Amino acid sequence: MAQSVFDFGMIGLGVMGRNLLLNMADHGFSVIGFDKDSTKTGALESAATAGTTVKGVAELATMVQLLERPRKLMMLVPAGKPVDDVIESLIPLLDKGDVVIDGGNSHYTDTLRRVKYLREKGLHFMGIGVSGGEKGARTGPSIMPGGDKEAYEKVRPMLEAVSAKVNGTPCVAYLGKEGAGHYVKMVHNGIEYSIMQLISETYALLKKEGLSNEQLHETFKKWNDGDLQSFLIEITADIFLQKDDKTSAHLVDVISDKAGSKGTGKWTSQDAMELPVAVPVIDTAVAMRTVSGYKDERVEAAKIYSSSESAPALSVEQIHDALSFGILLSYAQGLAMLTQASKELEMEIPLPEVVKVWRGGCIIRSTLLEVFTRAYVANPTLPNILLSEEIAAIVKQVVGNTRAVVASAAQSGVAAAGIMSALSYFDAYRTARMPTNLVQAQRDYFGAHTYQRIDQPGTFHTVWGE
Ligand SMILES: NC(=O)C1=CN([C@@H]2O[C@H](COP(=O)(O)OP(=O)(O)OC[C@H]3O[C@@H](n4cnc5c(N)ncnc54)[C@H](OP(=O)(O)O)[C@@H]3O)[C@@H](O)[C@H]2O)C=CC1
Ligand SMILES: O=C(CO)[C@H](O)[C@H](O)COP(=O)(O)O
Repeated sequence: MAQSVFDFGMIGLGVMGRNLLLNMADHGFSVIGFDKDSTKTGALESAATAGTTVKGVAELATMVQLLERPRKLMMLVPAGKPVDDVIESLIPLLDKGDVVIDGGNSHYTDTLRRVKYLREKGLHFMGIGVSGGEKGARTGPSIMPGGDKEAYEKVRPMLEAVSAKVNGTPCVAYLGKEGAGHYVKMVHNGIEYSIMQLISETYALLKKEGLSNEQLHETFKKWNDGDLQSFLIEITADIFLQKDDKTSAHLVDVISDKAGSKGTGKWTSQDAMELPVAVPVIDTAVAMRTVSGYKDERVEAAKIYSSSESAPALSVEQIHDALSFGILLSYAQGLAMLTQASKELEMEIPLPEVVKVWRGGCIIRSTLLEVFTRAYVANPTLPNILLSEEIAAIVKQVVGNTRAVVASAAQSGVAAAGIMSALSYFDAYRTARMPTNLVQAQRDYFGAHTYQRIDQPGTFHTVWGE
């Protein structure tokens, strides 16, 4: 249907842009999309739900002309140079007061730069994290907006309409200043990497106990009906049943073990080091994807170090508990990072809102988010969710079996670096006096770096060994 003005414009009609735009149309907004690939603009209208107002155009200027003022438009193009290219092509076409949104996985420092650049030109720029993949974008993603509050109010009705809902509450909320939206999305992805790594370790441990793909499906399905209920556990259960249409084998068994990545997990680790804040389970997940790429070396090393170490058998329940523990620690580290970053980078990220927004639509949605929501409602400045009584009660229930799993994995030579890292972090975090007094002594010994004492204030240096 032809119409003179459209409510919202989308640049980039790939997996996310196309689906989010069609979702907007399904909610009664008139939408228009542009992509540099004309086959995608052509396909947009035919993919729309009957009766909705959707238009695809082959020229960016045409799209901009057809938008209601102040214009509201989003780009969902690959992060990096494509975002800058789109911004440069938009600037001469826009008017002061228009709202430009980057909904992709951009690095938050790029977003900070762009906010400043476009503010100088009288344009509102927002970095918004969107999670949920293809299906989530089409039916209800989790949306993490940050930056210009005035601009947020202009697009808020639209974002609330298209987002996932949990008990009627939209999974979108203003999450802080400047680059906060992309920061929260980056940490979301760090947690996503971490949970995926832990699930893959669990898969290795269950396989070692002899579970078939059908039994793995049943196990994850059962877990998803219990306290581990979450999107990633749910899709993992499905994956074990999927057959390969080329060989009729289980598809998971014919997929290469080299895992790819687009960088957001690495950014989380890098930024955590900068702050600094400790997120070792996320670091481990990033490192394990890198190790997965050493295929040829691993094949060689497997020949050199092949062994048949044995360890006591593990029960499915023990492995379940180790996964629960690891997942809790992944959220604990990611949320502690957001808490710290919010202060250090002055982003004013509301943690209670973050966990509410993550309850639905996103890749890391899980029933645990309800528990975290209660923890932050009780104490919005909680530095680490491990200090919440309700969470401590869960941790105490599963840590014993986690120790058994770590011991068995170490004895039998199954790589379970994520679970091991979670346990070591936990043991350090719950240690009132760590052995790092020795590190201080060593630093002072070789570098005169000084140290503090436990019995009196001040800074000290010793001429060691004399
Ligand atoms: N896929 C996912 O599950 C998720 C992705 N994201 C993020 O969303 C963003 C988009 O991802 P996704 O939709 O998967 O990517 P796709 O590659 O599927 O789509 C991107 C689209 O943008 C087009 N494009 C690139 N440059 C321009 C330009 N200058 N002008 C107009 N169109 C352009 C591309 O065209 P062409 O192909 O011709 O280059 C392509 O059609 C990324 O930042 C991604 O990290 C976020 C959450 C989930
Ligand atoms: O943002 C996402 C989900 O939340 C994307 O799917 C993301 O690109 C996945 O990251 P990677 O490709 O590095 O595994």
